[in-house]
Amino acid sequence: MTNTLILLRHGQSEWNQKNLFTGWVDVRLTEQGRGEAVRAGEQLAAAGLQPDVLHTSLLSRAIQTANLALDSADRLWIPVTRSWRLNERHYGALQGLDKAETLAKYGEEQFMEWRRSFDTPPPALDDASEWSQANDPRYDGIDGERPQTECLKDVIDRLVPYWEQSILPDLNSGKTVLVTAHGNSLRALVKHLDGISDADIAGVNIPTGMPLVYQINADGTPAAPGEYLDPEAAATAAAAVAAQGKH
Ligand SMILES: O=C(O)[C@@H](CO)OP(=O)(O)O
Repeated sequence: MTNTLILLRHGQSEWNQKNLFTGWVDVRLTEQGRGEAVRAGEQLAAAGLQPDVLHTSLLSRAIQTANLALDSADRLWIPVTRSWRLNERHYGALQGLDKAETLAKYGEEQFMEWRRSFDTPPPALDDASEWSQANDPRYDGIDGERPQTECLKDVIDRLVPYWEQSILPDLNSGKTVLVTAHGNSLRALVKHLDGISDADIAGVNIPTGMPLVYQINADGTPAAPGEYLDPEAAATAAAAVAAQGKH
C-alpha cells in the first residue's frame, strides 16, 4: 500500500527571470511563472491526481504556485499547512546578487561550490542587509532557528523533521499530498527520498512548475524514484537551471 506525493517547484519568479540569487527573499511569480503553475494544475487533473492536502513554504512564490495549480485542478478548497521548513535554502550574503556577475567575479569553482556543494554555506547575510528577513514577522516564532545562510545539509536538517512529523502522517492517513516549494528545498527532499549521495546531488536540478510524483511506502521510503509527469520537458528545463549564470 503506497500513497501519492506530488512535489512542485514554484513557477518562474521575478528573480529567476533576472538571474539573481533569491533564497528567502520574497519575490513573486512572473507572468510566465503563473502560466507554468496553471499548466501544472492542468497536468495533475489530466493525470487523475487529486491532492487532498497542501504543504507549502512561507514564501509567496510557492503559495501563488499552489493556488494557481489547485485552482486549475479544481482543488482550491483543500486544507493547507505552511512551514518555514519548506522555504528555499537561505542563500546568505549571495541573496540579491546577480548570478552571472558572481560567476565572473569569483570564478566557476567558487560559484558552483556556493550553488551546489553539499556542506559549504555561502558567507552569512548581515541582519542589517536590505535582503535580510531579520524583521519579517512571518518568522517571529522561529527566531532561534532563523538562518543567516544555509548549505544543502542545513536544509536537510530542518526539512526532514517536517517530512517525518507533518507530511508523512498525512500520506499515511491515505491522503494524496501536494508539496509546493523551491529548487533547493526540493533537492533536499529528493536527496532524502531517493538516497542520493552527497556528491551526486550536485548534479540534480529541479525545474520550475513541473509536477514530480512519488508513491510512498508507510515507512516513508519511495516505492520507486520520482517521475515527472512530463519527463522530456522536465529534463530540458532542469538543464537550463544547471546552466544558470553561465550564459
Ligand atoms: O536563487 C535561488 O534561491 C536558487 C533557486 O532559484 O538558485 P540556484 O538554482 O542557483 O540555487
